Amino acid sequence: MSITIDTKHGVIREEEFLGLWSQIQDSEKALKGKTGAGADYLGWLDYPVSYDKGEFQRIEKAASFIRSKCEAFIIIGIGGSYLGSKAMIDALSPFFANERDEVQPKIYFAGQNISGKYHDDLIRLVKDKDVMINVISKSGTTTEPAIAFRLFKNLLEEKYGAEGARDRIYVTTDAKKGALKELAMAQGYETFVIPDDVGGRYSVHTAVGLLPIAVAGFDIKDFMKGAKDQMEETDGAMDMTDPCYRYAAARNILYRKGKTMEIMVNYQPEMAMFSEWWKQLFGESEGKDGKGLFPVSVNNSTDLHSLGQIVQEGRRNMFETILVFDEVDRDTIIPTASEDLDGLDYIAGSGMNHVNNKAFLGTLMAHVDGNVPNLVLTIPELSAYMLGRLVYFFERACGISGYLMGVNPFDQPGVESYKRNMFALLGKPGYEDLARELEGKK
Ligand SMILES: O=P(O)(O)OC[C@H]1O[C@](O)(CO)[C@@H](O)[C@@H]1O
Repeated sequence: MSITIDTKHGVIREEEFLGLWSQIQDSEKALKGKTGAGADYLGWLDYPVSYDKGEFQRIEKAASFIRSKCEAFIIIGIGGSYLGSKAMIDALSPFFANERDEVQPKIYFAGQNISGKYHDDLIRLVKDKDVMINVISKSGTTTEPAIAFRLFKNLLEEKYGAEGARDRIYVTTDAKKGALKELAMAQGYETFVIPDDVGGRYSVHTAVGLLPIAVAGFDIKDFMKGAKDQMEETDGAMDMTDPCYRYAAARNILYRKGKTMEIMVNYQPEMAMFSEWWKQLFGESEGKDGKGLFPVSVNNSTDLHSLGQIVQEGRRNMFETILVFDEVDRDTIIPTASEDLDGLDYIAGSGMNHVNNKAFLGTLMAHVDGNVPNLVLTIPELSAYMLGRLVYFFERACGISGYLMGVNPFDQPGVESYKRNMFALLGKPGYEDLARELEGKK
């Protein structure tokens, strides 16, 4: 049950992979020995075994309590504090989950944008339901989730009073410091920890991902087991045949040859948010010091009808990484038609998954012919276990790849620039000088 990689359409010679072997080993040494850049943020590396088992049990207990009581569960967070759980829940849930009677509780996300309309609509939708919230923020001060938390805390306090609200608010934040931690301690909210040495985008296996995934009804033990197995597999890797090493190497080889964009491709719509999580992981980790592959994504075959043209014939600065699942849950058979007006009878009786697979193969061959190298990652099945593996696979590959690229894959200093400007424009105390400077630029 391992993830495999096929690089034969990557237009990379085996010597090129072998040429990177010693750099891969150096990167691994730096990760494991904590001697590389950003070494204070390597808590995710052995988290699948070192995690707090007591807290894990508390998460399971809280999740089953929430599942037994709550109708609308609101997950408040942004970036690494929401993308991973949203990605896992979307990937594992049936489509249209919130419209299905058997899905309980309904899951909603808030604070991942600053849209007044979004939040007004969400509050109207859930206000008469039994609501609980999980606010997730490592810093505790990120503007978007902080605004959303105010809104939902007020809603809960109005509905249930301060006492009742207390039992409906779960906080995932730093163990000791931050505004959210202080508030949680003052109010007596149940809290879960984002470890100091785990950055947001590497935190899906911590309480950040675990509580929401468990509330959605998925097996977080399997999810952790997948991560552990992937970690052990990569730990035991001896050469460039290891899929994680090979992926990290391939993207660096292609980058060094002038490919500046990596497109994550899926043919399963439930994986769309997984690509969003992957984009943050690689974008924040590698996009610095004037370097980095720009991570983008397409959801096929949908996007073949919008972006297919530019991938096929646009500027040749991109390569694709395709996620393929060996086993896909359920299928729909294409019916025969009394008159074959649409000319589809030649595939009548086939499953749609069969057509999807041919779309994947046909596209791969067309894009490779169009000089877009393709890497194919095959995942045996779409399950909590395999997603646990896949998340760890990309995290580990990202750490290695960042070191190969010569950047610190564990910081994100560039994200602060927009925040400073926004605060100055909003008139936040302490930003007066910057506000004056920005006035001149308007
Ligand atoms: O969990 P926090 O501290 O609210 O941060 C949310 C996100 O914001 C960032 O810090 C960027 O602003 C991301 O790195 C992080 O995932």
